[in-house]
Amino acid sequence: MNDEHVLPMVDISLLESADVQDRMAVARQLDRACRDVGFLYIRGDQLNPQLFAQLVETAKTYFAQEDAIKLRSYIGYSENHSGYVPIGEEQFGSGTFDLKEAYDVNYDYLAEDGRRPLLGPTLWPDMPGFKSAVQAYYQHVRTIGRQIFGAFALALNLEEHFFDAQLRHSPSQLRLIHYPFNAAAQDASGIGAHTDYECFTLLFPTAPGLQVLDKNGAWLDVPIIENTMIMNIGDMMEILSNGRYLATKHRVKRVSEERYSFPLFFSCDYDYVIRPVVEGEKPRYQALKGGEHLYNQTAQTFSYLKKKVASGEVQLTNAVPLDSFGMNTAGESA
Ligand SMILES: O=C(O)CCC(=O)C(=O)O
Ligand SMILES: [Fe+2]
Repeated sequence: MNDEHVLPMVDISLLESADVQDRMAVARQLDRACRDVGFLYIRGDQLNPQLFAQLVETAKTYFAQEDAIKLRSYIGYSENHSGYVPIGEEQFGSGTFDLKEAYDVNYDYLAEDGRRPLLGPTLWPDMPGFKSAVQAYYQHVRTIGRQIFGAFALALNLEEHFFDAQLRHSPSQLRLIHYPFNAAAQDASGIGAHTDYECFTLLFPTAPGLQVLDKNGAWLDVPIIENTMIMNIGDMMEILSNGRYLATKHRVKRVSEERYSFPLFFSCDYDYVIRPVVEGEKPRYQALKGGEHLYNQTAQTFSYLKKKVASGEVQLTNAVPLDSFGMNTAGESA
């Protein structure tokens, strides 16, 4: 742990080294950070700041458009849960909603065979430059995500390419999120406390606002550090690692300035069954099908999907409550 920052900082540059000892050294640091906190900063020579800047400009231009234009690409019209998410669409628990709007992009799967509820052609908005900027960022960060999967394999004493066969068309989602600033808003949360559902998340925010629940149940502000990403463990890596790494709860409180953030949630292939993969340990988690878990959790929060479930158009199998993973710590409502 690096004492200069509130979260550990791991430099992943050497994941591109040809020497496995170098890659192993990064894997050890990653392992340590994920066991201690489950949230960390990532930096590395691989990160291309130009693609990050281009994504911010694209998001600003997109969200500045009128609602009627944005709603033409409403997520409820898509085949694979992609598109524009207006304020109020996502609802947690007792009817509360987050003060944010988003554009969700999924793996743009064009083949006819093998489509799943979260795997199909992405719904793109009719805005010049949007698709190319977003795809360039997606491919870039996806490449970094694959390197990190390799490091997790090493950290868990698996063959380095263990996850490769499960990452062919994974429905890893990129969200472009806009948190508008409203000085008059009382205490509207930007995004309520939750764990992410996938293996891990790489987040790029433009302003502070993110808070992480620490082991004592206190909310920790996560400052922005230039040219770094924030990484966290999700439900599926908690299972794969048999609880060695825990999905850490986080939230965004009412923002004090306009904010954009871009999480890319790394999942494995839709049909891959997620179960503890660590050798020689008694499994502490039940297996679940990755894509099914993602869809089930999504269908419990998006109002267009909730309506489909209520009308019987969509049936969920093996759904678990939203708060099934991560630490159960007192003081969460603080
Ligand atoms: O905007 C952020 O900083 C966090 C977003 C987040 O946690 C999420 O979308 O799951
Ligand atoms: Fe999250």
